[in-house]
Amino acid sequence: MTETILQVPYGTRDVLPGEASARRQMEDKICSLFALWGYDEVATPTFEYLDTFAGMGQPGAGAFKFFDRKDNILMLRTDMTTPIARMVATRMRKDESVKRLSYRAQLFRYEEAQAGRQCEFTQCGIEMMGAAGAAADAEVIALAVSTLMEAGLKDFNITLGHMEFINGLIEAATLTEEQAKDIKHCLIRRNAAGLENVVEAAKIPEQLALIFKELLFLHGGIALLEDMQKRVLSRRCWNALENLREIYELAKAYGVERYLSFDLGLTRSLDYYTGMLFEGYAAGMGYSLIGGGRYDNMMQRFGKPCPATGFALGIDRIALTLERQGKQFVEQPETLFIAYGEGKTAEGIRAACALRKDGKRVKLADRAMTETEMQQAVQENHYSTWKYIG
Ligand SMILES: N[C@@H](Cc1c[nH]c[nH+]1)C(=O)O
Repeated sequence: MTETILQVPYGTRDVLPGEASARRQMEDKICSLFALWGYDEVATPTFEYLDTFAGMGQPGAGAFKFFDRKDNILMLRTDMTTPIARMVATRMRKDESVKRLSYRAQLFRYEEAQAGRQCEFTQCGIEMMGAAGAAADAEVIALAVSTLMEAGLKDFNITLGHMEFINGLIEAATLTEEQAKDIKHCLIRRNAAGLENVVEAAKIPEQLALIFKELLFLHGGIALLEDMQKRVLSRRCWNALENLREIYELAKAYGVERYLSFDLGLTRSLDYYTGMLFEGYAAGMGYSLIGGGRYDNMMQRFGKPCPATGFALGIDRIALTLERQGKQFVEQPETLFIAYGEGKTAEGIRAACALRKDGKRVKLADRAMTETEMQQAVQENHYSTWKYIG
């Protein structure tokens, strides 16, 4: 026997009975919530041409790539936002209305696997395409909060940032493309020392340099936006802060503001964001459970320029968080066990069929058995109810 025959590939895992159905139920609840908010479910292929993902700075080294018979390079999708943008720009090209779309999908990224980060993972998410204003972003954020609540999480926080704030600072400091890239890299890795080095080397005017150095620590409530509006001189940065304020005001109408705070140094490793962006964290968990934002430039790559905003949440991470927060994340459904004695197999089958028709979950014995054997099976399998046809 070869060594790998009994193993699953690196970064993947089996989901066993109980957990698989509990996950499915959670996904169903989340998808029903998306439907309630007017989002229509869509599906795209599990793999795409590499070209579809290229050019957005993705997929980088993280994609599983392979060839078709014509030597085209394909890749397992690393993200759902890009395929949905492709789909809308091609299959829904003529439709100018605002689109609200939702999905649940398996995604694949070559990652250093650890708890909550696997190479194959499940996302549920939504994309709103064709809406440019703060109201669309507020809806997306409010739905993100509702989704985390629907999933059963209580103690969580959503941090909001804005790409235009960061890009505005970079523009005001007249940084080279390379320097801008280095700064964003440090922000993604939350590397304050590295950021300071880049800023020192770039010879940025003092007042601006100070904001860059503070960027990773600019956390706070709504007052932070007002403070920063007084400090920044760039119109672009000021507008970004104003946009965040507007989104926050609308989020209040949804009653979700207590879950929101600001992190003006927030960036995401997906580099298509152009406006507000956000991540959601639960207490004690070191990674984001949900993330998203505005990406107004993506659709134009597919020939149909249009503003867009959305988010996705990681089902595996949510499941792990619930488990760590002490919630039982394994479903144990009520099951009726039907056993039958010698010569009573057909009767057993008929009884099981009738009960299933009434919506009962029934496990039927796989052979005739004595009552004592049935008692043993009941104990071993923890059946809550049983019936013997003797
Ligand atoms: N696709 C992003 C989430 C997102 C959806 N829309 C915008 N952003 C992710 O995988 O994190």
